[in-house]
Amino acid sequence: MGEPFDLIIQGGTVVLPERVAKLDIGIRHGKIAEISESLVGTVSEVLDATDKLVMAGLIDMHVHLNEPGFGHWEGFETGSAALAAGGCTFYADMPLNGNPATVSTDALKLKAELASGKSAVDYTFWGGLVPDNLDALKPLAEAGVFAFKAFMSEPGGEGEERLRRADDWTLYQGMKRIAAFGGILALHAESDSITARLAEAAVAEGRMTAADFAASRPIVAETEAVNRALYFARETGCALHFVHISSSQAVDLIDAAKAEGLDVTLETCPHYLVLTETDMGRIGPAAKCAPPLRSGDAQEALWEQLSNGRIDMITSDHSPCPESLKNKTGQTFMEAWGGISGAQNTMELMIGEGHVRKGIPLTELSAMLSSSPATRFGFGDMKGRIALGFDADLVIIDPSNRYVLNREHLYQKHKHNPYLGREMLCRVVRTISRGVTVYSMEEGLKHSGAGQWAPKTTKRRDPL
Ligand SMILES: NC(=O)NC(NC(N)=O)C(=O)[O-]
Ligand SMILES: [Zn+2]
Ligand SMILES: [Zn+2]
Repeated sequence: MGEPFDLIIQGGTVVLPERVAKLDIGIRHGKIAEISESLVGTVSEVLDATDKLVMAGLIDMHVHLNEPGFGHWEGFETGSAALAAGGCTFYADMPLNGNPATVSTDALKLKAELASGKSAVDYTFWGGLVPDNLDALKPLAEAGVFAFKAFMSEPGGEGEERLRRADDWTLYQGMKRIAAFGGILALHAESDSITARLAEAAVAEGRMTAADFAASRPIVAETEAVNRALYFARETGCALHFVHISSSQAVDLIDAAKAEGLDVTLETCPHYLVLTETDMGRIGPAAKCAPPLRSGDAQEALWEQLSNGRIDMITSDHSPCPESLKNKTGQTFMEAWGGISGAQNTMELMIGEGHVRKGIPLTELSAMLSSSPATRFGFGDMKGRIALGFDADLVIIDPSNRYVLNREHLYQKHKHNPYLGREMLCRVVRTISRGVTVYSMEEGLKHSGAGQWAPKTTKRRDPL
């Protein structure tokens, strides 16, 4: 008889990287110790997962938890609680909208101190590329930032030390520097020139509705910015990652660049796949984000790209704010804060709409939700898949539990969200972080604060 297990998850439908099968998973010291059709052995706890899906926990590489400075918008404790309740076991915090933004090692240190002991699950930090911090990039990478992010359009936000837009010079020089130490630069790719001029004209003419907002950030603003960034990547050899891609046209450009041999990846978000421009008008500012939600046809084209394997990963882009910034009396759609507070909904939306409704294989969805982001960003030896020796970071989903989302379900600080009132087609019933249950549907959040800043385990050039 071998060493006892701490936990056996029994009889679940387990989503492995290559196949889905009814299996038992044995967990020991926070790691996946055995996977087999029928596990026997001494064990402290057995969890019955019959008729449930057992998947690698969501790896959400795009969330804004806003500390330091804007903890009243969202913080590590509440933000990570929402993530955990949605099946996420590892996340990457963006360099904005905290104040200071994560653009220096001092700011990183401050952020890390604030996160320590507060997060329900493991995490890591993005650094920012801004006009005046070229010399800080390498020190940031050495201090543990796993990759960098720059905005090609105005990020908005408040505070003197908020993140600033990167002009072309900064992008070009930043990519040279980042390429030199083998880093990755992520881009919010929308043309500032196009979006700023269109927004200015709309405001001047009093065109302030959701449809006007969408028209002020057209797909061409995205494709132009993607093209320009790819051009600099060719010149500099810098690896790129495009965040929240909203259009099939942008996916095509990035796909062509991959075929050409550029080291580039992209993500999209559930909101571009399950909500449209029309929903944005119906729901109001809770559904406002940049790039904006698109037409039904554009959305279908994005699903098509996803089915064809052209979407590398899915992220929430949880970009929270107090409700007052969404629905202040007299405030127009155009003036409301842009950002969707979807931290908790990624897994249920993608499994529900992608698998239950559209029949996309669970192995493919799991790659986009977990293994690809882990691999791309250097965590792929430890996280993101159900395999021997990996962290026991797991989510258990009940595919027959449909429910209507309401405010009481949400763990985030401010309970607004474009999915309230929507029927979810499956439900996260348990989230396990390094072998310990951090959330269960019956008991809610447990063991808050045990999440750790996880180090990279591989170099970034691992192929997806
Ligand atoms: N300042 C932000 O948080 N912006 C975010 N907001 C969105 N996507 O609407 C983002 O990621 O660009
Ligand atoms: Zn963005
Ligand atoms: Zn974002």
